[in-house]
Amino acid sequence: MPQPGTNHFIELAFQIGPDLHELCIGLLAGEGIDSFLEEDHQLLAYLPETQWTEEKEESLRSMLQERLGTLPAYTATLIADRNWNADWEATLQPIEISDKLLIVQQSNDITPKPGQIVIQINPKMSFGTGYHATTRLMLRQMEHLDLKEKKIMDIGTGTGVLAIAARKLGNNRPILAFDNNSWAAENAVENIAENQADEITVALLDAEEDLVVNLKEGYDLILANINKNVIDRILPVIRKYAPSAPVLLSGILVYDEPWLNKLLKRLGYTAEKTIYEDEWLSSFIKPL
Ligand SMILES: C[S@@+](CC[C@H](N)C(=O)[O-])C[C@H]1O[C@@H](n2cnc3c(N)ncnc32)[C@H](O)[C@@H]1O
Repeated sequence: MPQPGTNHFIELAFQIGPDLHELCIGLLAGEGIDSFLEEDHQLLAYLPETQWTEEKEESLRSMLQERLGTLPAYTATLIADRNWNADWEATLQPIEISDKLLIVQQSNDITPKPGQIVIQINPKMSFGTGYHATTRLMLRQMEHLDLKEKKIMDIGTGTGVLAIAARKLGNNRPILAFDNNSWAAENAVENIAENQADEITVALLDAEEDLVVNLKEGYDLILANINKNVIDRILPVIRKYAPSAPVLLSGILVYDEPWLNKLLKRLGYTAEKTIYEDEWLSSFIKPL
């Protein structure tokens, strides 16, 4: 039995079929859970053991009951970090984001298409493998942006995949990539080194506490693939302290597009390009 500690995780195994996976991922993401594994007959969700309290469980139960109309059967199991890594790494396959971008992990035997940019991600419990639609949407949007001279902030960097992609897609300015999860920050550092992507500063910061001071350094583009609740709280701060910076958003369910449109209108942004995959959207927004 693993000992309680900072790098252990709780695995929540929800007994639901694939038709409910995207919706549940969205609902759980709204509660701050960011790591998922989809299996045929269940959805696995992971959160740091330190965050698993009676109050957290109660709030998840009532939210699922309310939004789904019924509480799916689930189990909660304490998982030691090393077991998790082995399981995770064994399951990952290369992910073709587009003709231009391919995400692989170390053990993959790959043949990229001519001209395809390869990003190597060896995840450790952190989000951003390319296995989630929101990561793919962000990357596909980034391919069409002029990234070259932009000073970029990557909020909720996960594996560091977006910051690495920005560098490989031609960005040539320092990037600040941060996450409030220490595993993600550590993993981003490793992936950035593996991809020889230089001048990316990785920090352990919380977007809801540390944004103002960092935004004051002046950014030209903000990447934020997080979740509805965090975006709701940080976008007003971004608008105030980086008033001319466009923002590339994801982590938002298509059902929440009306909410997003209202927020953008209130803050004075226009959605320049919104793309969709499964039940997720990514919106590239610009200040009016
Ligand atoms: C949906 S994942 C995105 C990861 C990666 N950027 C991608 O596009 O695949 C969201 C990330 O945001 C982080 N996160 C959530 N809330 C945050 C907060 N308040 N401040 C900083 N990071 C946060 C999570 O730990 C997670 O790594």
